[in-house]
Amino acid sequence: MLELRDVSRRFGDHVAVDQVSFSVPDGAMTGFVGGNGAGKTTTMRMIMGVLAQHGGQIDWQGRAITTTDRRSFGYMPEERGLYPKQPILDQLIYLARLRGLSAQDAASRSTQLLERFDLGGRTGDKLESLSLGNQQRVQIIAALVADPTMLVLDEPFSGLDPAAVDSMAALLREFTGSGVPVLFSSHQLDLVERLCDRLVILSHGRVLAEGTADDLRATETVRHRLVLGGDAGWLRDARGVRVIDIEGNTAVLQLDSPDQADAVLREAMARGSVLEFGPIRPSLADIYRDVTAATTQTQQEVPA
Ligand SMILES: Nc1ncnc2c1ncn2[C@@H]1O[C@H](COP(=O)(O)OP(=O)(O)OP(=O)(O)O)[C@@H](O)[C@H]1O
Repeated sequence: MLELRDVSRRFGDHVAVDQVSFSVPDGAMTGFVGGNGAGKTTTMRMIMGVLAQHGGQIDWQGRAITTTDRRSFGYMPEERGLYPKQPILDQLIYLARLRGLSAQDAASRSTQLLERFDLGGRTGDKLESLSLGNQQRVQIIAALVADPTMLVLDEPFSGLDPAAVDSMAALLREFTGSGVPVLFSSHQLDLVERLCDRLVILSHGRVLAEGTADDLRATETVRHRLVLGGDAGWLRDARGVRVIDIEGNTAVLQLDSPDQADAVLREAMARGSVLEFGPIRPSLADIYRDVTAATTQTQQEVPA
């Protein structure tokens, strides 16, 4: 397990990462989400030791992380690492050898991964001659090629088509299946929701929430959708009900208490037909919006 405790980083007067604490457990895919400039790349660079920390502690398997530990990690940096003008197979073999694989293992592992991602016919091609999506596949393969003990991937799925996302996700699952912790950043919340076991939400350099999507869902206020046979406008005056949205016969409601659901349903049925009534399962995008909106509001409320 990788664990960050109160990790901070400044650039001049600007605090880019502010006492960030979270963990990436063994065998789990952890999604790292946050808006532009939230501090994801800076945090990943500190995990990899590319940037120095200005505070806090990073532990790997229960003790302070070392350079040797970091060398065993697979890292896909934001700036990508491969040379545009070099043949792709040569680069992968070189990286795998650098990370301790024998010449034979480096060649067979690299070839195998390229074949798996439909690049078996392009092994001698320069990276720059590939489409952007295919270049992205090679960049991810470079992070995976040498049996990493942990994966740190900065936006690995951006620019991949849906089929490539699925095959890359399946490959990452093989790593988590054998106990490797995976941390990846993404702006694609639907993808994070589909692929991740856990997530960490970062905003303005701070962790706003951490846990499984269900953990985070449990902290959300439950909303209900009510679809009536007739107009839903009367709900605006109903007691114990906050109307989030009404359109014609459909309303999204926040109830003051769970008991209120029975009362609302009874009144709706007394007024006419009820086509649908039930709690709404918030998507990760809903949770993200609510968590970040709550913080923005708090920050605005704090006097300067
Ligand atoms: N080398 C640097 N010098 C000065 N400021 C920096 C540097 N690197 C990052 N920052 C600042 O630190 C903050 C966090 O940036 P970072 O790149 O970590 O965010 P991010 O969450 O990865 O954003 P994005 O999703 O846009 O890639 C930003 O305000 C950024 O401008």
